[in-house]
Amino acid sequence: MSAVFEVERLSKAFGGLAVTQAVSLAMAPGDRVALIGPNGAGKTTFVNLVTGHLKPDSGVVRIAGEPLNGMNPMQRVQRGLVRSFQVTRLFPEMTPREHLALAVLQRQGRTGRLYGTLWSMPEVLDESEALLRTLGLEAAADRKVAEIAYGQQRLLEIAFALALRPKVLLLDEPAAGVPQSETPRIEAALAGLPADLAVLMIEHDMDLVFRFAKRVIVLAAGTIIFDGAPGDVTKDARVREAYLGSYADDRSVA
Ligand SMILES: Nc1ncnc2c1ncn2[C@@H]1O[C@H](COP(=O)(O)OP(=O)(O)OP(=O)(O)O)[C@@H](O)[C@H]1O
Repeated sequence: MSAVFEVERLSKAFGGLAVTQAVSLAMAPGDRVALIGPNGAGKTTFVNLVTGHLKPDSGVVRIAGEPLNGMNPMQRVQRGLVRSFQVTRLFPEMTPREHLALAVLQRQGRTGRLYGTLWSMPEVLDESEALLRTLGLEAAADRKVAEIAYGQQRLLEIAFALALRPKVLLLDEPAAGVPQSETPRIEAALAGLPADLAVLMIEHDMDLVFRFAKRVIVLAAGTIIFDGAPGDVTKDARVREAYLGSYADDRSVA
C-alpha cells in the first residue's frame, strides 16, 4: 500500500548539537508504529519538526504525497496530520461534549461561531455524541474537564484528535500518568482506533508498546537505529546497548 506519511532525511541541530539526523520513515494507512528511545534521543524534537512547531534545517515531510514544507501546524492538521491534544491544553471549565463540538467546528472551519449557534447544529452534536460513545466518555460528557478523572481527560485528548479526522495520528505517551485502574480503558481506546488511520505512538512503557505496535522504530542520539518487528527489537545488539538492555534481559528470563 502506498505511504500516507513520509519523512525524508529530516535534520535539525540546536547550535552544535545534531538532535535529528537525516531521519527517514514511511507509514501506510492502518500502520501501528511505536517510536521509542532513551531520554534525550530526539523523539519530541522529531514530532515538533513533523507537526510544524519547529523548522527543520533540511528534509521533507509528506502527507498523502503532498510536501508540508512551510506549512504551519494548523495547515498540517487540515492536511490530516494530527497530534493528540495534550491534557494541559484542554479547557478545565469546559465539558468533553463542548470540546468535541469545538473540534468538529474547527475541522469544518467554523470556529468563528461559538455557543450561540453551536447547540442548534444537530450534525455537530451527533458527531460529538458518537465520539463520546466510541471513547466511553458518555458519563463524563457534561462535567467540567477539571472534575473528571485523569484517564478520562486522556481519552478526551484522543477523542479530540479523532474529531479532526486525521490520516496520521501522533500519540505522545497516551497512558502516562494514568492510574493502573484506568489504563485498560486507554488501551481499549487505542485498540479501537479507526483501522485505516496510521498511528505513530511515542512511548516509554514497553509492555504497552508490545501490545499496541506492529512495528517499532528506535531513535538514539537523533538517528534511527532500528526499524522493524516488535519481536526483533529486544534481540538487536545496538538497541540493547542504547536502550533496552535490562528490559530485554527481564523478558528473556520471564
Ligand atoms: N530548543 C532546544 N534548544 C536546545 N536543545 C534542545 C532543544 N530542544 C531539545 N534540545 C535537546 O535536544 C535533545 C533531544 O531532546 P528531545 O526532547 O527531543 O528528546 P526526547 O527523546 O523527546 O527525550 P524524552 O524522552 O526525555 O522526552 C536533548 O539533548 C535536548 O536537551
